[in-house]
Amino acid sequence: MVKKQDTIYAAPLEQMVDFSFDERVVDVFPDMIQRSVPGYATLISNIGILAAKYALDNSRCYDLGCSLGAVTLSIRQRIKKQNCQIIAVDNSPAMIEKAQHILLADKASDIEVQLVCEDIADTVIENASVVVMNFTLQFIPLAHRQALINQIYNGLKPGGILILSEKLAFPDNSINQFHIDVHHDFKRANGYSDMEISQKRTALENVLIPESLEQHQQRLRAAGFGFTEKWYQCFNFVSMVAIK
Ligand SMILES: C[S@@+](CC[C@H](N)C(=O)[O-])C[C@H]1O[C@@H](n2cnc3c(N)ncnc32)[C@H](O)[C@@H]1O
Ligand SMILES: O=C(O)C(=O)C[C@]1(C(=O)O)C=C[C@H](O)C=C1
Repeated sequence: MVKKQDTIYAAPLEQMVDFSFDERVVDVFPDMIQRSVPGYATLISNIGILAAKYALDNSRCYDLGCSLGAVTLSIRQRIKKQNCQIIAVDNSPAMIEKAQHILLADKASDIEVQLVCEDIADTVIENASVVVMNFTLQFIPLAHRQALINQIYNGLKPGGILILSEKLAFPDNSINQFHIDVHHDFKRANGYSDMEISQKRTALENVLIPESLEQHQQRLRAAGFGFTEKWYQCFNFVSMVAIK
């Protein structure tokens, strides 16, 4: 796939609007996420490996907030189970439409993928062995997060896995600032200007609400998960697993 360059925040914007996963973002999304999330490609390929370890015959794998289906493609390539189905959900119609084209072109496996355009709060999770939220929970209002994690826990089979990747906030101010600064250095090294970094930060302010690792772990334990572990971190981007 040819990656169109993200220049959305390159020119000064007269009026700042909240970030949304609209057509303009969809158009440049692979370039945007790769240049914005440290370790994105590593995360995607290792989520496939984790999914392959926990996927069960006759079960479902969910990719919640699937965007263009990068996680779905990685899981689809790796899992070797009988009668396993992938449900990929996103509430951005533009994302789902483009994901449909990408998935149709994927001949890596014959595992069935169901692409669904809906709010993940409305997704019925059942008979699940694997659930992935790769940088999605951070966009859900804080007050709705526990209910969603509870829904996922209830829909997982015993031994099933939730893979949860998030941008973190840190309770200690100087540690928090350290991570923000190095993340911005990462973006600069990937060709984003100070203006792009600053304008996107403002656009994300009311939309992406990061929490601390402790808050995530507490929520996972409150839902009932007995085993939780951080398996990946680069700067303020982490990925956790929780096993039922
Ligand atoms: C940072 S992107 C996820 C990246 C993707 N998982 C990947 O690995 O490439 C967040 C996605 O979550 C979706 N999203 C945000 N809130 C949602 C909700 N309430 N229901 C469904 N999808 C949601 C957005 O439309 C966006 O595509
Ligand atoms: O650009 C940032 O600062 C991000 O936080 C990256 C991030 C995310 O973590 O979800 C935010 C929005 C999308 O562009 C993709 C990635």
